[in-house]
Order: sequence, then structure tokens, then C-alpha cells
Amino acid sequence: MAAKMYYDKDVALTPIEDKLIAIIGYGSQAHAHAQNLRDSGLNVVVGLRDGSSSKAKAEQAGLRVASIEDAVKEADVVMLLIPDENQPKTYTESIEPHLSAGKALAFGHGFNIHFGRIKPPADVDVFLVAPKGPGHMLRRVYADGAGMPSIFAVEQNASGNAREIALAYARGIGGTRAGVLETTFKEETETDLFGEQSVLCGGVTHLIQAGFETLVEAGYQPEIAYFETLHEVKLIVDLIYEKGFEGMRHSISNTAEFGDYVTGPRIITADTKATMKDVLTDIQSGKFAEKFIADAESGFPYMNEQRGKMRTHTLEVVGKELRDQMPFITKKELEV
Ligand SMILES: NC(=O)C1=CN([C@@H]2O[C@H](COP(=O)(O)OP(=O)(O)OC[C@H]3O[C@@H](n4cnc5c(N)ncnc54)[C@H](OP(=O)(O)O)[C@@H]3O)[C@@H](O)[C@H]2O)C=CC1
Ligand SMILES: CC[C@](O)(C(C)=O)C(=O)O
Ligand SMILES: [Mg+2]
Ligand SMILES: [Mg+2]
Repeated sequence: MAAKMYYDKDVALTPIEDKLIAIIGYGSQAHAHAQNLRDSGLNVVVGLRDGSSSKAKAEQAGLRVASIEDAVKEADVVMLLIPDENQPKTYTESIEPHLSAGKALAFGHGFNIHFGRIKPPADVDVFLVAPKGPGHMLRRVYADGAGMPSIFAVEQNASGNAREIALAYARGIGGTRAGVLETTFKEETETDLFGEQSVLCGGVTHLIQAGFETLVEAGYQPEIAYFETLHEVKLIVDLIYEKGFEGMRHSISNTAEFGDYVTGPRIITADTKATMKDVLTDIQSGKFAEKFIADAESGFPYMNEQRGKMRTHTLEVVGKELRDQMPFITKKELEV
């Protein structure tokens, strides 16, 4: 059975029109939620920690800023949009004490509820609205008059109105312009972690890197390798995004299409798919979450080592030089 999709025509803003929404944080997701909701005519306050470097940026964007504690006290809906690893401490210290009955606690990702790291009181609504894309793009597409597909889930419905509030919120950030569907915290958390690790981030970057290194190690110019294995990815993916596989294959040569069918399965093999299944198992069992939180609690030694290695990789060094000569690529600065 096809999922029920919600679009602008199906969803009213009314359930949150008279409410105050506190957006906690002003990073990738938070700045986009705050600005999109405000531009949809809703009442927003941004809650930031003491001494936050984001205060000036949020105020410059015309948003009201308060401490996290004051924002939670004032608000009806509290959307927690700081990094997953930092959420439990901030929740316990600055949110929970002020989360009185009848308020709603919301998330952009189900990680901390699903893995039991935040346990809200029973008398508040708990929901998530997860846009399927990066926060900077959430703002960009909204400002361009478009929207980003989003999914929502209700974990606690203390008010009896949590679904309507979540859907109205999804409309406020522009989700219903593109399509919104209902999920659970479990499904959102597990599919999101799987997608970003196996395909969107881990899969794509490591595929590009392996292709780039293969060409450079064989003696080809790094600049050509960069254009071939990285720059052109966007152009091919744009066609897939707009027209699906068939539409993309219509645009490429028969030579490329033939190579796609013959060589694709040599690169992404049955073993790759078996590994994807193992990755999914580690996500479902909580093994990945434990590993992530352990690294975070030690100050991210593993993650910082990986960041350092890539910063000096020829792919990144050559890529920056080439992108600097293409102002049409870099003209869209990230606002936060
Ligand atoms: N990035 C994305 O596009 C997506 C993210 N999500 C989810 O959205 C949530 C937010 O992620 P993301 O936008 O990447 O987060 P960011 O890393 O961009 O968040 C940065 C913001 O969090 C604040 N912050 C960081 N640590 C603390 C802390 N200990 N106490 C108070 N404030 C803190 C920062 O404050 P300051 O300004 O003071 O430095 C800053 O405003 C996560 O649940 C994530 O999984 C979901 C979909 C996509
Ligand atoms: C793909 C990564 C993501 O899940 C996202 C932008 O949707 C994230 O956690 O940032
Ligand atoms: Mg994610
Ligand atoms: Mg995601």
C-alpha cells in the first residue's frame, strides 16, 4: 500500500499559529527551521547557550534570541536542534526543569529518544520532524519557493493534538511543499543512519575517493581525476534527482550507459550489499550508536583523526584550487 503523503493542501498551520516555537541551537538545521518557520508567519524564539557565537547571526537574521532556559519556559513547542551527542546533557540541565505539562518537545532526528538517552515526562507531547536533507539546503530551497521532503513521527501524544502540531510544523518549514509522510522514531532513526553511512555520505565519499586515487596512482593528472570522479558526480546526480535513472541514462552516451551496466555490478557487488546488511544490523542493535557516543565522550579522537587525514589529501587540496576558479560554485556562502 502506498504511503499517505501530505502536501500543503492537506495541512493547516492553525495548530501552531498561536504557539511560540523555541528552536534550540542555531546550526545547520536550526537556522533553517527558525528562518523558515518565521517566514511562514509563525512565532519563533531561538534558545542559545551563554556566550554563543551564533547569537549575532540569529539576531542579524531578524530572530529573537533568549537563553535556552528562558526560551523553554516561554515556548509551547521546543525543537532541540543541537548535535545528537550533546543533547542529553543540555536536555537534563536546561530543558527538562522547564518543560511543564502541555508543552511539546520536538526533534529533527530520533536518535536520543530511540536509543533511550532522553526520557521526557509523560505529560508532554514528543514528536519529530526530519527534513530529508542538509539544513543549509532546507533554507535554500525554502527561500527559492520550493520545499524539502520531510518525515514526522509522534512518540507521545499527551495533548491529543501532537500529530496535528507535528504536521503543521512540517508545513512551517516548507516540508509539505514537497511531500511529508508519517513514520516512527525507530524507522526514522534507523533509515537515516543507514542512508547517511551507506549511500549519501559514507558510500558516496568513499566511492569518489577510491575512483580518484585509482586514477592518480595510475599516473593520470589529479585535476582530470577530480573533474571525472567528483565534480561530474553532481551533474550526473542532478539528472537522476530530476528524471530518475532512465532520464540520466538518456543524457549520457551509449558507451557510458553500456559501461554502467557492465561495470557497476563489478564495483557494487553482492559482497557490498551483504556489508550493507551488516551495517544495518549494527544500527538496529545500537552497536553503531554506542561506538559514536564513546568517541564523542572521549573528545572524538577517531573522528578528528579522519578529519585531519582528509584535509591534506590531494583530492581536497586540488579540489579547493579548482573550485576557487569557479566562482559560480562557491558564490552561495553557507550562512551559519
Ligand atoms: N545537519 C543536518 O542537516 C541534519 C541534522 N539533523 C539533526 O538535527 C540535529 C542538529 O544537527 P545539526 O544541525 O547538524 O547540528 P549543528 O552541529 O549544526 O549544531 C550547532 C548548534 O548547536 C549548538 N550547540 C552545540 N553544542 C551545544 C551544547 N552543548 N549546548 C548548547 N548548544 C550547543 C551550537 O551552539 P553555538 O551556536 O553556541 O556554538 C550551534 O548553534 C541533530 O539531531 C541532527 O541529527 C537532521 C537532519 C539533517
Ligand atoms: C545525510 C546526513 C543527514 O542525515 C542529513 C543531512 O539528512 C545528517 O544527519 O546530517
Ligand atoms: Mg542524519
Ligand atoms: Mg538525514
